[in-house]
Amino acid sequence: MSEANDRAVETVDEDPHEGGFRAHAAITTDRGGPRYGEFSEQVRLLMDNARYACPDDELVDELIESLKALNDRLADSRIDEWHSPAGTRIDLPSRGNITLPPYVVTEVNDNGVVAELTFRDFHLGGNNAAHGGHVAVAFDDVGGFASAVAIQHVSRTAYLTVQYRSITPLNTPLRIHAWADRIEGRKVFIKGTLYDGDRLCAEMDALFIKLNPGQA
Ligand SMILES: CCCCCCCCCCCCCC(=O)SCCNC(=O)CCNC(=O)[C@H](O)C(C)(C)COP(=O)(O)OP(=O)(O)OC[C@H]1O[C@@H](n2cnc3c(N)ncnc32)[C@H](O)[C@@H]1OP(=O)(O)O
Repeated sequence: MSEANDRAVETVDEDPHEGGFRAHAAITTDRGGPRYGEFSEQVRLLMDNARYACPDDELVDELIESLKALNDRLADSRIDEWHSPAGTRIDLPSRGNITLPPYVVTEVNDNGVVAELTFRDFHLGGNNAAHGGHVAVAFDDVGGFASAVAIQHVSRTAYLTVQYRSITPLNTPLRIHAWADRIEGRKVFIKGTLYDGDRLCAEMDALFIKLNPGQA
């Protein structure tokens, strides 16, 4: 870790943490500036290319130096999770969070949350198909979103099971849907589906628990 990375542990705390995902964390469309989406896309492209690259020794040396310089520049602008654009930019795919498979929400209503989601090269599991763990990540986030919509509050995943019904392709727009099947007290039972056209790729069955005030 560089000096800049060490400095990044400092946090901004004018917004005291009351537990959970900090329900009042500011969502934004301008943090990181108008080109933040392009920046995220370049990061994803970097991961895509890294996943498939077979660089020779000379190129590896060159890339390490370039990436070190880039990381030093980036680390200088690190901030705490509540104020970083990644995860709060609601105008960008997956709220600007580059660790999630990019998805764009197309419907939010009483039937839950529907989004168009595309697994990228860097989500490769094998033989041009998405890694099952990434499918679960997608369900967890869209499922958490559907839970938030259903109870208008933050919740955490207690369990999440995925039935992998058929291969999930990369670089193909898929339809992901998550909805609250039933709510019992703090328990929000979420179901979900992932389709490639008419073909069912995977199904989710999950339980989210509404967090109590102050609960982490
Ligand atoms: C426009 C912008 C929109 C933004 C949208 C943002 C979306 C973001 C989306 C991000 C999404 C990302 C989301 C993530 O990735 S969240 C990260 C992954 N999840 C975790 O780390 C959670 C870890 N676990 C815990 O913190 C606790 O165990 C929780 C909070 C889950 C419950 O501990 P708590 O002490 O609070 O509750 P309780 O133990 O009294 O249980 C309460 C009830 O629940 C029942 N129970 C509990 N566990 C299980 C189980 N495993 N199976 C079956 N039942 C279970 C239990 O029997 C009881 O039932 P009953 O006796 O009352 O009947």
